[in-house]
Amino acid sequence: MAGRGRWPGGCGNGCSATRRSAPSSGNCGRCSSSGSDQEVVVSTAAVEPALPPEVRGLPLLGSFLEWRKDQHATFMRAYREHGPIFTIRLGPMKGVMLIGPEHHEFFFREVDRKLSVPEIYRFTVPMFGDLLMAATDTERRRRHVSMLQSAFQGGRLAAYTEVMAEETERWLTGLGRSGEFELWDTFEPLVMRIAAGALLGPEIRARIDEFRPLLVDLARGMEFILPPNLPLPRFRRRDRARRRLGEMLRPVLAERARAGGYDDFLQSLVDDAALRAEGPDVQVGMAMATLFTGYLTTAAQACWTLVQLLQHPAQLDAVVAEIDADRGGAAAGCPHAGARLPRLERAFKESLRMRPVMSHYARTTAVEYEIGGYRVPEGWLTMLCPSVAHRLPEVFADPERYDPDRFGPERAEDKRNPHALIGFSGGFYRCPGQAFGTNETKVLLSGLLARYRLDMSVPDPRPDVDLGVTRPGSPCRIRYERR
Ligand code: HEM
Repeated sequence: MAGRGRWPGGCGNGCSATRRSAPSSGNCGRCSSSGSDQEVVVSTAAVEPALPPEVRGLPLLGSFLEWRKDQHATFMRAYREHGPIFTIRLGPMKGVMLIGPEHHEFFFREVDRKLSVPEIYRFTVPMFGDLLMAATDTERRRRHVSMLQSAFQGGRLAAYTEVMAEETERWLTGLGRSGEFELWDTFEPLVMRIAAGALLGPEIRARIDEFRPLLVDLARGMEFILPPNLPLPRFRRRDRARRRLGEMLRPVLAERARAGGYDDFLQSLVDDAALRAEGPDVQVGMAMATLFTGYLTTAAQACWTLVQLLQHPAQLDAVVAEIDADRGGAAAGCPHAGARLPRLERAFKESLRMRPVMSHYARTTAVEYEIGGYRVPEGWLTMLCPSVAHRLPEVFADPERYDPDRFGPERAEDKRNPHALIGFSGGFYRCPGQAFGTNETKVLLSGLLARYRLDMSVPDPRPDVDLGVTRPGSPCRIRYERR
């Protein structure tokens, strides 16, 4: 494959070694040639590996503008030109991209060792505080993450699924016999209502009309490059939103601590002794961070799942037939919905493969390391790109083809390598809401498809990345008619 183990051209004296530190004699340090007819003596000094080949880009900006326009195309082109390990600059950030399951394994294994997490998540501190992935103390960060992982386990998913079904049903009831809706503008608030109702409970769900615009202001204040305290209107709105969300949640947390009586995500934040000792601001931040991360990703992935099904009528028919046979099951809020509707789940996985909502995952390189014959310096980013890795033909057969059956029991292409499908990331910092997001998409889409015949106003909606996730952009109107 292009780029694998390639070394740069050497000193120009016919030597193929890398020229890192220029020796005083004017040659590359691996040979003693001065370009004359002198005898060549090969030095025994160890030669450091080269840096990974670099994607050509603009001065200072690198590939940033191209990436903003089409993230997947930028990384795919770089992969085709340079192979599975390449250097890329995205504005002020420079790093190495690693493509393929064996590199994913390295990335997940080396987190909190050679690779470091909190620097990358620093942008979340003005939104939620110094906590979770952004917490600089490793023990505290891992404790927060473990707490989240356990808050989604156990029998809770069944109760969450009931909320998903109730909210979906309420939405469907208002749709009438026929009509049309804008996909993102409809799924985004619906997914927010589900997340608020299931995770934060009835107190916040009842105030969703106040709650939602505040979370949107937080999202719009997300900033990766500018200093977060500049006097910009959107930063002021972000800070005000954070304050008001705190004012909304703190009395609910206090009442929950006093009276208890719930078994949901918010209650697990209240009941966790170590978190309680950190104070209500940390509990509020954890609640907001989880809801925020979970609702945008799920809304975007559910949109792609529907879009791709509508683009592939044969697969859609098979999924609808499965839903019809299961009526009264998942669509009605059956607690076992997660284990049912395998065809719909495969369609979800195929969208996770072809249309992962996160463009890349990044960590800071804490300790210089070598990989594939290259050297990655301390301070660089180390990144994975799911959308490119999910299109390697040696991992997924005929990868450009939409083919949910690749996840069926006979082929199980995602099971051949534990790090093949990474739409929910992996390792210790994998997504804690995987089962929740998968179930939610299934409940929402099965309810909709059980009741309506659908078609889409555009054949292929263009991706939009304005909210930090890749989602089908507007316009993408869905016309519906009662079946
Ligand atoms: C289809 C839906 C979803 C997708 C595709 C998704 C994807 C991801 C990915 C890729 C990461 C890791 C990012 C990284 O490694 O840097 C992540 C982290 C996270 N996700 Fe999800 N997610 C989804 C749904 C959810 C839901 C429903 C929740 C919660 C209700 C949630 C909560 C989180 C949180 C809190 C993190 C940060 C993890 C941590 O702090 O350890 N996600 N998600």
